[in-house]
Amino acid sequence: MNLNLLWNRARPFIGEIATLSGLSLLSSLAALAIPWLAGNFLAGVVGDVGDDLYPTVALLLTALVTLAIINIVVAVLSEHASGRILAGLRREVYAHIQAMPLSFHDHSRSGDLLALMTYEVENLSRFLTATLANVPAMIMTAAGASLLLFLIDPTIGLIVPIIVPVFFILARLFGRRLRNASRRFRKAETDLIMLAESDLEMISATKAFATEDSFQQRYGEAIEKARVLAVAQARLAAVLGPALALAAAIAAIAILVAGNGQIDNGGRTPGEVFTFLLYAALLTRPVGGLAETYGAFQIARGTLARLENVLSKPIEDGYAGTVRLGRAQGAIRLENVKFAYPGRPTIFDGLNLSIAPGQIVALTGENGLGKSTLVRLLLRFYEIDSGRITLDGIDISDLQIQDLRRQFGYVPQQPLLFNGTIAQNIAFDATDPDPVALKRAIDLAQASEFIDRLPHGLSTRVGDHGVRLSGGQRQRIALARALLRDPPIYILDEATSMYDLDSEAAFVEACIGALKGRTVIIISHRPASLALADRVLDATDLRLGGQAPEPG
Ligand SMILES: Nc1ncnc2c1ncn2[C@@H]1O[C@H](COP(=O)(O)OP(=O)(O)OP(=O)(O)O)[C@@H](O)[C@H]1O
Repeated sequence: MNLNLLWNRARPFIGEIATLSGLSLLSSLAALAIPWLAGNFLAGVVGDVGDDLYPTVALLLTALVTLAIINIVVAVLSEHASGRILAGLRREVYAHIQAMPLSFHDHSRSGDLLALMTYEVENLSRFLTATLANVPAMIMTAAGASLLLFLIDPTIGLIVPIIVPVFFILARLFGRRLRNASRRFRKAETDLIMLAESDLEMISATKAFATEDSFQQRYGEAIEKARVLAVAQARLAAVLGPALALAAAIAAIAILVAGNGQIDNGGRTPGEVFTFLLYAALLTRPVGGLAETYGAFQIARGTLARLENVLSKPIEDGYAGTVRLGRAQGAIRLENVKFAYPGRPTIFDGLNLSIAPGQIVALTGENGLGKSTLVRLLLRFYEIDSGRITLDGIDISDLQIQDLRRQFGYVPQQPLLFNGTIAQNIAFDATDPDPVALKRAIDLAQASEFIDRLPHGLSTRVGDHGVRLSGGQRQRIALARALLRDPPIYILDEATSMYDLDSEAAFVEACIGALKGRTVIIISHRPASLALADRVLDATDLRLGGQAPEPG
């Protein structure tokens, strides 16, 4: 049940929550004292009782000031508590999403995850703040006002049995509809985020193909859909609270009419009836407020369910791998490996391959044969269906997964750059890399010439996905990133496919020394890169099963 999810995250803050509840209790006591004091005051004013008015006024003012102070403290404290619960939740969701396997990310919508991590979690925060601050006070005020009304006059206490069933009927009636409306609205909002994200990425294609109008129309339709659904949700949420407050107010009026009859026949003083009125009014507010909170809870439940759905999905089990590895020698073996992407045809059906430490192996072959898939399996991005992959004789499924991945300098087909400087993109997570190592990596990747020509050199910002660089320059940055780490194994997946021929030749020349003693897998079709290899494998052979040809 998703309330557990919230409770587990709230538990570390139990002290703050208890303080809040205590203060809420005080605030509701102050609120409950006010009608009684005001009734006495009025009785004094209209001359029901001949007492001195000053003590009552002093008490009334004290209660009002206390109430104001407590409400301010509660509002600030609840913001602190819910903010910290939320920050924890955000960190947890972020870490969990990062630790999920790539197969999860292949099938999830990034817009969905983004929406969950941003505006949905924020809505949840607002709900938490309102709930922590107000619900205990609302319940206590409603219960206290009902009890006091009942004590003053049991007939007036009848307001409670009238309101409670109305509350439940309305809540049931609205709850499910509100939840459905909120689900539809949220999906429309997520679609809007995803569409904006993908349209922004496609902007140059949009301009090149002059499709701005149709993209704007499509986005406009999505906006309209979200707007209509937002109104539908808001309408339901807007009706619930006031409808209940109205029901409670009508009940209060009925009681006042009855009270008025009692004044007429001398059973009640106007001061007492005034107190009734204030208690009845006091009762309508928390009842309406509770109904609104119930509505907000229905919306928050949807977010909680989606959070739970993500947080309950298993992370890659390799993070818990117990076998640790320092620096590997770089011996790789695949034994009878079978693999297919879920729901797709088999790619490897009994693949055997061994690569000795320090060997440079090139993989060639047609598109779609599984060359990139093979290296993704070495990095354990996907789990093999059967067989075994070992590194230095250790089954990679036993290795702590980050220890495994740190052995590789992986340059993927599409260089992945982020919107930062060239230096940050090369260093990646290594803060302040050794300048000598950095220069060496840049020189090897044949990147120094173009970097030197940039206006800010290494501090030049590259734009989203490195959009301000050429394709070949992006590849050089990605290659320098891998070379900086100087790992025992390199995987270069079409890493120089966009290099001009001279630069590629220079890279190959430079690599002969630099890659000595490193195990290297090069996926390439280009003769210059293939010339580096001790051994060239055709991917067609790997798919057949059996032993891939050993070096001659
Ligand atoms: N994440 C994925 N989910 C499902 N199928 C995939 C996934 N990635 C690749 N494939 C499929 O697996 C097959 C092998 O893809 P892979 O990228 O390994 O080929 P490749 O030999 O590297 O091709 P290329 O030379 O074009 O880079 C292709 O048919 C592709 O459609």
